[in-house]
Amino acid sequence: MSLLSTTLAIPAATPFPNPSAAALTAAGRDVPRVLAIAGSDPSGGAGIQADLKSIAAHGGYGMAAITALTAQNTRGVTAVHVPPASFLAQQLAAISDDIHVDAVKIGMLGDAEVIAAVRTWLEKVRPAVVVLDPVMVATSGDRLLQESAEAALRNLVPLAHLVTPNLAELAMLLEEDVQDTWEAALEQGRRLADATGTAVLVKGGHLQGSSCPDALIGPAGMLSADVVEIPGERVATRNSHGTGCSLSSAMATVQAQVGNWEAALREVKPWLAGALAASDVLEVGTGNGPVHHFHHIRKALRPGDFTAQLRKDADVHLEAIYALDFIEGLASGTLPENEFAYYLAQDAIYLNGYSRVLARASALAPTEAEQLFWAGSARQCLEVESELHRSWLSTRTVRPQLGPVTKAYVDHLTAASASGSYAVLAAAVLPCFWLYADAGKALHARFLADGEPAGHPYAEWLRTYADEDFAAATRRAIAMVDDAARKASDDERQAMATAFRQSCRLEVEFFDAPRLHS
Ligand SMILES: Nc1ncnc2c1ncn2[C@@H]1O[C@H](COP(=O)(O)OP(=O)(O)O)[C@@H](O)[C@H]1O
Ligand SMILES: Cc1ncc(COP(=O)(O)O)c(N)n1
Repeated sequence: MSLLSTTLAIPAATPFPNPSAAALTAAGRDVPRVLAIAGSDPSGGAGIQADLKSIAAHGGYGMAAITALTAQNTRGVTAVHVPPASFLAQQLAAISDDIHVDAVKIGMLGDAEVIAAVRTWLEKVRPAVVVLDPVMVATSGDRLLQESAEAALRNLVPLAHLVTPNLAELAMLLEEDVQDTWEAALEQGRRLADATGTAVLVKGGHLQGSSCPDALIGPAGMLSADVVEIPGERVATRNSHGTGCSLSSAMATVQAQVGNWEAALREVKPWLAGALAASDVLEVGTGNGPVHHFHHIRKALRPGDFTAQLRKDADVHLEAIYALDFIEGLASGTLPENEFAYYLAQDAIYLNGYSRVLARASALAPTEAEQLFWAGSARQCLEVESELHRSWLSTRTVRPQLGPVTKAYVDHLTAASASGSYAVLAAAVLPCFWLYADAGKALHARFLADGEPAGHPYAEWLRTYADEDFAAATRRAIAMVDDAARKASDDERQAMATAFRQSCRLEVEFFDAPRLHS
């Protein structure tokens, strides 16, 4: 039988009805309407279930006309039920009578009547993108196509623009022996493309060895080269259930978007490798499990999650602060006066630098409310600084020299402000609010619990610590950092956490500096 005799001229692309600028990309549809004509796998890893996930994972609108029902799981197929082909024809008609189909993916067809119904529909509708995955047997080895229907499937190939056989299916389509070398498989792919006028995606999934290449072979002149090979490493997993279904649906979807088979495969192959690599997290079944179609989608951060993690990171530093001689001396009143004076002088210097950095946060802030918050805080720092000089430092003799820890802390904050990232800067300035507010609250509570002892040398200072306005400002700063983290990329979130932890360490050192440097 000649395959060429059944070759039909398929237009490369058909115009879209009522194209709107928003719906079209340079090459095709932004959200293509993709129809999977395939069997159902109730365990969700292959068949239309995999097709719909794969279409959605690539930004398409998925539809499914079911050819057959299977009873299967990751271990195998226990039953197949093929409804009357006339009912499939009704499903297909219902779709195309109403909906423009941008791309079609064809999977399990079951028997010759089903193939005939699909053929009739394709000849009538002529979708612009048709990908045929010539499903014969499941990964488990169970048949999904009657042997008697193989000839009908062969004759369907010319109606597709791309056919995606694995090594066994490639051999069946040519009525040849199954090849086990890549070179021989590529030669078979070339023969199939030449005989059918259909592009062939030869898949290396069933090869031995550590590499897992795929290749596109087009009829003469269709691709940029005779063979476009996309190399790939084999992912060490037995979770390959549904890889062929997922690949072919993804190819149909991306082709409808970009209009270029090579570009589509370059996009889809790494995605599929990622889906195989991430498959273990699914823990579905005890056999050949499914792939993780949505592995590339970042889980949204819930409000409060990021700063809750920061808070956990900060706990160890807060404990370190409570354990310092400086804090114990301040609380009990035994802190040497020269250490307290050093602390005040460094605080004044620090606040001046901190104010400049907060002003930068205001300049970078994404909303006016945040801009106002940071600008107000910057102003308040300068007011506190001048108050320190007026009341606390005017009566003390202390050298107003920049200490090493103060310098390190201000340098760190200035570097964060130079990063250009509002989120990173906001995270870097947060410990000065958060740890200071917490440490101050604890010191104040202890002072009250001790009965506000008369003659305590630092009583007046300790009383300044229970400021509710500062606690409220701290809560707002935490909320702003959390909000910024939710909008940030993974890398930026990491940089935020790093900057935050460094500021926490410097908070500890700042409270310990009077002991070391006064
Ligand atoms: N272990 C693996 N590592 C990486 N890619 C794989 C692996 N197994 C299959 N693939 C890829 O999955 C797709 C399906 O390939 P294959 O297993 O040959 O077909 P089928 O699923 O139809 O039997 C191909 O793109 C192939 O390269
Ligand atoms: C309904 C249905 N369609 C197709 C396959 C083949 O998928 P795979 O060979 O990737 O397991 C399957 N197992 N079930």
